[in-house]
Amino acid sequence: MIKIQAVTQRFAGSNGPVDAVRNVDLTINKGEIFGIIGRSGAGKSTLVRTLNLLNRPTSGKIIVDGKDLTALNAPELRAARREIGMIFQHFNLLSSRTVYDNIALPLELSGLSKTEISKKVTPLLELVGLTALKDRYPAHISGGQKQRVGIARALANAPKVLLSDEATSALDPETTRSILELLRKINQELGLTIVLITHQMEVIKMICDRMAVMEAGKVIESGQVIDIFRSPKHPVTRAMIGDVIAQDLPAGVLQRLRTRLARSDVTGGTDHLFRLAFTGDSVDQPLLSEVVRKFNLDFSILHGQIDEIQGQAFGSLAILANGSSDNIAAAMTYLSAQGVTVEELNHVI
Ligand SMILES: Nc1ncnc2c1ncn2[C@@H]1O[C@H](COP(=O)(O)OP(=O)(O)OP(=O)(O)O)[C@@H](O)[C@H]1O
Repeated sequence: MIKIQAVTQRFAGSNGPVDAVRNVDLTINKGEIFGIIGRSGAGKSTLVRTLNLLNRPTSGKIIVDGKDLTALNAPELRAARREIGMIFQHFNLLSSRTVYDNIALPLELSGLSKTEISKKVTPLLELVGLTALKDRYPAHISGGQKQRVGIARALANAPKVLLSDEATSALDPETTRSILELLRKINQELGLTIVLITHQMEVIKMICDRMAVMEAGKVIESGQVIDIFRSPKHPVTRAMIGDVIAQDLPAGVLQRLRTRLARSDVTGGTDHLFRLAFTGDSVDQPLLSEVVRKFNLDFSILHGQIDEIQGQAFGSLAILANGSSDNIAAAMTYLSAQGVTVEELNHVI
């Protein structure tokens, strides 16, 4: 559906040229939700804006539905852009227009009559759950409702692709969840391909099928979300997955842990913080009690969850293991051999 081929985006920065995106190759399949994650400044926004040529790449090709956008003339590009909707972190609604009129705007710009516009806007209002609020102005609706307007407006021209630039970053966790559920529903009901960028692993985990991780303008890792969560390869990816756990630990626990780990450095490191990821059969096995007995260890479970990622059971535990270094190492080797992904996490605390 979308092929990003050797795309580089160079900007003229104040201290010389900046390559915000460096030689990126990615393929995004029809009908999937593809997440691009990276820390601030990694180049995510720049890359996603090349997909509709809001940024024209310095070199490389953007192929959407078989058409190379970089080779189109202005009218062809306008037509191609109608197939690509976009939503933004700060919604970008017009404050002087009602909910209805904001959604109608792209259709007015396409020259449709009032009746034709109404035929399209009415079901969109229904789809995003805003029928009752259609005459309100943006100042009188919540952030989540504003994003629903943004989504309906992006869908007005019945695009094939939806680009989402940090669409949930300004929203609280519960509203984020409801917007992500709406995106999943749209993806399934309309068969829309969605490319979303985010700095939150939680967002990727909740709705993406495949993902790419960016750092310093490059894609450093990409693949199925479940595979990357099971065994992240790049240190940046590992740290970002570790961050999800660190952020979920209550502040008091985190503080005590930091003090304790700092002290154990001095006392020879008998405490080790690990992230254990269980998938498939390992989710159902009593592996933890087995290693505690076998290797004479103490485990404190600090955080844990069993989720489903792409329909597969996935368990993740943060544990503090206490015991002799040799026994801890042997226990972790044993767990790895049973299909558990083991990662030491002391560095993210
Ligand atoms: N128009 C521009 N001119 C010059 N430099 C730019 C421009 N746009 C982005 N950059 C630089 O390119 C790099 C990547 O920025 P980008 O906004 O794509 O990152 P990001 O991963 O989306 O980060 P964030 O989540 O903070 O927006 C940064 O160093 C940024 O300063």
